[in-house]
Amino acid sequence: MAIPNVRIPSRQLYIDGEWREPVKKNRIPIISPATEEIIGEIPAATEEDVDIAVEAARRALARDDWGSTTGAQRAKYLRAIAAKILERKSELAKLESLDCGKTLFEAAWDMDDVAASFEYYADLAEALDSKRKTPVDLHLDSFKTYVLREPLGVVGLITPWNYPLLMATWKVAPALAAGCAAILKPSELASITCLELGEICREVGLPPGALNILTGLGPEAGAPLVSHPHVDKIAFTGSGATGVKIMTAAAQLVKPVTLELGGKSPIVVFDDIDNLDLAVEWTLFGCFANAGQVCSATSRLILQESIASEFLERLLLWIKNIKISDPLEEDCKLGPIVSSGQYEKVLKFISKAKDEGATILCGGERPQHMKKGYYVQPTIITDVNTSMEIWKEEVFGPVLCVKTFKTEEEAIELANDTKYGLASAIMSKDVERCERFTKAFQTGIIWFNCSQPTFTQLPWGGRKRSGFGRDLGEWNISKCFLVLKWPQI
Ligand SMILES: NC(=O)C1=CN([C@@H]2O[C@H](COP(=O)(O)OP(=O)(O)OC[C@H]3O[C@@H](n4cnc5c(N)ncnc54)[C@H](O)[C@@H]3O)[C@@H](O)[C@H]2O)C=CC1
Ligand SMILES: C[N+](C)(C)CCCC(=O)O
Ligand code: NA
Repeated sequence: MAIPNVRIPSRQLYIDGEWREPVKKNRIPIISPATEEIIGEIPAATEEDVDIAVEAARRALARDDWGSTTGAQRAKYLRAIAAKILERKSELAKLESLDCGKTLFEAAWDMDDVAASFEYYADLAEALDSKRKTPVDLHLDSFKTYVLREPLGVVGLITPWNYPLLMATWKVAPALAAGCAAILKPSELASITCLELGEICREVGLPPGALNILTGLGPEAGAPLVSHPHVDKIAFTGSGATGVKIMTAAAQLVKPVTLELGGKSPIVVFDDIDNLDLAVEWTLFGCFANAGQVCSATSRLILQESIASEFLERLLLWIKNIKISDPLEEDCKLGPIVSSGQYEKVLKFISKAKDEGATILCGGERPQHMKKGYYVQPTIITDVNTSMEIWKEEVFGPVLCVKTFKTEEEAIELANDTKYGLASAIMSKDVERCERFTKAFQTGIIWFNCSQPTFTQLPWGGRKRSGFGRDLGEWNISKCFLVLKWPQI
């Protein structure tokens, strides 16, 4: 087994530019998903700490060193953060891999994406300065008017464990770019790198209170943030059930929320593809990357009947090449599931599918050679019908379910047969058909002949029960004020 040569820093909550012990002094153990051992601990914030952090954030907005900055000044901080991330890239990647079990290769990739996101939002912060005050010509002598773009205020950012630092960055970077003060509540299952972001902010001299990081449990640290009267907006990525709780609590204060709630995304493969192996590779990547713990995972394979048996045969051949090992080991392709709870949940989905009459074509168990850790074999399930749980519910593990179709209409119906609407993919060489699917797919993200590529410049978010609002791209975090002048008085 690989021995990680990395020390897990012991941190407190990051509040008002300082490390601060939680008021109740509670801590949560960090459990390695690869070894099931306790490898450290994180501070556990409660309502009392949320109050202190919200105060610090409000003070930051009221102070000139944050509240009166230009976008160009904020961009300097964002670029300095990006540089530090790259400087510490290999260490941060190891920490992330230790914490959530993703392969070291994927973790390093994520750190590049993190740095690139901070750089991108630095560009947008600079561009914001010329857009801050936009005159609107009313073609009238009497009225003069302009529209102001201002930061929203204090924003609460609640994020999941599957891409710990990247999902935090998708929300932190635009919030800071817009000039908001932010409170980040990462997942209790993977908070190490988010706490290191606090250290990086301290090192680059980000003004105190501009970003506060409260680790802790959802109901104890996340819920008080949502129902705090001085938090102006909540941006959330995570499960549908928690999303509903957050929206319900926020509604009591008429507080805006954006929700990114995962999905059960389809990948539709037509028989006209020339390169079967490439399609197989995208199918595997689309469902098994990050051990399937991806909100946009294309976990429903919808396969044209005429190529079904050949395609499945190739899938089975390729799947043998997926190396399952400690995620820090070189060439590891599939690491463990994040936690024992999530591991049990994935195995339960598989056994329920069996009970309901589906066939486990491959996998379905823990790999024999892994004695410890929350590992699940890459699993393909066939003989699925649309009333089965495995077809309907998000597994968040390495589990692909398969259905076949004859006609394009049938494929569309199966693709949209879900309450979710985050992403979808189509594999076909017929360009016109692909275009037809852009209209047919009821999702926020559509991939042609690939699955999962994501770019910071492009909006990311869902339709239907996958939520609303968009991460990435031009943020929706600043708000407009209208100023209308009547000059003669
Ligand atoms: N869409 C996505 O990217 C993700 C989806 N999931 C799905 O969610 C399932 C459960 O995973 P969890 O880690 O329990 O997800 P979760 O949705 O409960 O956790 C996400 C974040 O919300 C916080 N949270 C939990 N309860 C809260 C509350 N009442 N108020 C405010 N914040 C709260 C958590 O502490 C964490 O920071 C997974 O099995 C998976 O299906 C999980 C993670 C990411
Ligand atoms: C597209 N990807 C894989 C980089 C990130 C997906 C985000 C998510 O799972 O919430
Ligand atoms: Na962890």
